Amino acid sequence: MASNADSTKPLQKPISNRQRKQLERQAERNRELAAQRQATTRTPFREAELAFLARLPPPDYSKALNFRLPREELLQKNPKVKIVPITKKLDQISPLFGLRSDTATATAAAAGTVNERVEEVVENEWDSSLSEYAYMHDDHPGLIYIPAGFTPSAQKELIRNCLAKYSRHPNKSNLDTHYIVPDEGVWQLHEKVFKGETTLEDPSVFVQKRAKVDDQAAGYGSDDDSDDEDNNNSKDKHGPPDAKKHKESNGQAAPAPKSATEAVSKPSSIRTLVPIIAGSPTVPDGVPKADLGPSATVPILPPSQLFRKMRWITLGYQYHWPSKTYHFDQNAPFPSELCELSKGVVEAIEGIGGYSYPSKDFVAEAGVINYYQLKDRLMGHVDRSELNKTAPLVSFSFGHSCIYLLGGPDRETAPTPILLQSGDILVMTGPCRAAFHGVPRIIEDTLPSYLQKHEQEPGWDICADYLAEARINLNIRQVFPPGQATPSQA
Ligand SMILES: O=C(O)CCC(=O)C(=O)O
Ligand SMILES: [Fe+2]
Repeated sequence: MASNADSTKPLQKPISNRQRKQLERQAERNRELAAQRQATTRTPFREAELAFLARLPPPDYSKALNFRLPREELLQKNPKVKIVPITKKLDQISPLFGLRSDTATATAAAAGTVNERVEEVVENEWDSSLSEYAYMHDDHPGLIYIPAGFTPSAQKELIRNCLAKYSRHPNKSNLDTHYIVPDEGVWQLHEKVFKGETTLEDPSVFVQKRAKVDDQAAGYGSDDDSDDEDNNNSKDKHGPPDAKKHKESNGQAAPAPKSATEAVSKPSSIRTLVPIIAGSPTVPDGVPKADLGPSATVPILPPSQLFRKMRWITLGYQYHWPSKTYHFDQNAPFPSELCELSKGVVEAIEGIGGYSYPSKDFVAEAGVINYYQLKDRLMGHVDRSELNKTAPLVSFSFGHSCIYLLGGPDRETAPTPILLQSGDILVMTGPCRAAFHGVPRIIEDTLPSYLQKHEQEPGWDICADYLAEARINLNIRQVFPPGQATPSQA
């Protein structure tokens, strides 16, 4: 021990300029070697992540597979893509996918927004015929993709639910670790302020933290709170915080690195919980981890900003992120509409792609809703906690588009970047269920205009404001082999 301490002491003898220069050159060479070593050990999956994470220069999104391209162009650019009609049309299975026997006009009417502008917008941005086909890829057996599976009005209904309904107790969210989230829900507090039913002068709209600043056990927070308030501000933890301070605190997650190099030298601190379930090298599989304690340094925020800190909620069997297992004794009622929709997707693709799962056996038992701000990302992982490894995982995307990297059984397989857009349905089944995947990039300026603010639909404004900087992903899994779970439908 002593010798270690001694070695950190400054050199007693002053060094000459020549020696200093030599040492500097040596240090520079060491840095170069370390960088080279790092570059050569990067896996193809990591390379692809870095390419899409980089801000400067911006990534080339045209390299991503876009299933919504006109069929000829799609097949010409991607000869490995296969297209087959789905087994049963979505609107014949459930009206919750939206009515598409209709034209764009009927869709707009269903949304209560019939007027020329909206008709035009819907017609340009949403093509109902796309969802009559399942798209596959030779390199990814078990991937089944249905573009534009939800009509604009059906998307809005689900988005509203993700924001207002599913984000509340008994479903758990990342916020529960650090905040005493009221059963009423953070979104509802935000709505009250938004509608002018109360103001930020009202202390009860500020959700309190679990840990006190002087709590010695605390201070082990989620590291996406790098814009946390300082301790001075936390002193006032029982009253509403200084409004000016909170205007300045933008409530955003830490920015993504500006370049691939920065991404390497400063690994993302965002959404660290997700790589943990994925069995990333930092948390080896099978090593149980303690629960994260509440952090005393998280900020107290107005509800609109606190809701932007929402990263995930879990549905059905609640997930224990540190140990990567489900709490079989914590089974929140699964929203019946999501049971219907996920089973409906399995029915729509039954018999397709060689890894078909009988829809009668499919039961939605667990789900995750991922709430992404524009600069968030989800690093590569495999979802392998479910006991039933053959049931498909059904995933719905809303809001901004993203780059979804779909790899193979390990990080050595170069992934295919897919442009995942609002209303698209992605199913992972067969070998694809065990494939590495991740979301390195949410793409700015890709919110469809039917999800933006429209004068004709003021009730949508609060959701449009949130979506202006967000993407929402809802994914649903069957945890048990058929017949083994306790039913939990709401
Ligand atoms: O956001 C997505 O599309 C993917 C989410 C995901 O992979 C997960 O929650 O495990
Ligand atoms: Fe996943």
